[in-house]
Amino acid sequence: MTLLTLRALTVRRGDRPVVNRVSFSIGPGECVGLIGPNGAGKTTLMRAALGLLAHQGRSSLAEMPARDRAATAAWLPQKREIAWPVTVEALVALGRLPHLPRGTRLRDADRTAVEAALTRMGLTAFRDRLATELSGGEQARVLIARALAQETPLLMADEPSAGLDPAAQIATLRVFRQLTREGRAVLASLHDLNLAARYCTRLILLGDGLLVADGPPADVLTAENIARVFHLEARMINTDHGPLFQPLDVLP
Ligand SMILES: Nc1ncnc2c1ncn2[C@@H]1O[C@H](COP(=O)(O)OP(=O)(O)OP(=O)(O)O)[C@@H](O)[C@H]1O
Repeated sequence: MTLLTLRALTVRRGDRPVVNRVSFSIGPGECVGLIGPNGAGKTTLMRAALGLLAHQGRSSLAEMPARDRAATAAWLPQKREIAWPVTVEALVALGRLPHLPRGTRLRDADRTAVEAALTRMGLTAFRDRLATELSGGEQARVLIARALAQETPLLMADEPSAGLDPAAQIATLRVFRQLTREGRAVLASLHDLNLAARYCTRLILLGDGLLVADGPPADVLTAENIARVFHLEARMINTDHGPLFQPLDVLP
C-alpha cells in the first residue's frame, strides 16, 4: 500500500525544469525528510504532488478528487499566516472540515481529534487565546495542530520546524515519529539536517530539481552527497542519542 506515488514528476518554470523527473513512493510508517539547499525544488515538488501546481508526470494525490485528497493528505504550507482573530481551538477545528458533511457541526469524534491535536502540540493552555495574538512560533504550532486534527494517513509539511525554538522543534519531530508508529506517514521538508538525521526514517535529497539520493539517513547524508549538493564539509557523529549531523565549513 502506498500513500503517495510520484512518477517522473516534472515542473517547468520557463524552459527550466525546477523539479526534474522525480519518482518515489511513500507508504504507511515512513517519516520522510525532503532535504536540499535553497531553490532545490522541495516546495515546488510538494505543491505539484498535491495538485496545486501544473506539472508533467504523475502524482497519485494530484489525480484524486479534491475531497478524497483532503481525506488522504494534510498540508502545512511554508507561509504561515493566520488572517482571522479566531480562538486556537476554533482554528484547529478547521482541520475537521474535510470530514464533516456540509453544514454539520462538530461531532464527538471531531472534538476528540481536536483535543488530541491540541495535546500533541502542547497547546491545551492556549485553546481560548486568539490565534492572531500568539507569537510566531506559537502560531506555527497551532497550524501544525490543525493539520494533525485532519487525521489523514499522510501529513505533508513544508519546513514545519521553521520559527520553532529548539524544544518545540524536537517535540514536533517526535510527534511526527509518533504518527508514523501509529501507521501514518509524514513527508516534511527540513533544512535542519541534524533533526532530519535523528527523526526521519528516510531522507530524499534534491539538488537542482533532481532526486540525488533516497534512503536511510546514514546512506543519504554521506560526506560526498553533502559536499556535492550542499557545498558543505560535514560530519555524522554517532551518540547515545542517535546520529548527530554537524556542518563544519563551506567548501570553496
Ligand atoms: N513562481 C515562480 N516563478 C519562477 N520560478 C520559480 C517560482 N517559484 C519557484 N521558482 C524557482 O523554482 C526553484 C525551486 O524553488 P522551490 O521554492 O521549490 O525551492 P525550495 O527547495 O523549496 O527552496 P527553499 O529551501 O529556499 O524554500 C527555484 O530556483 C525558484 O527560484
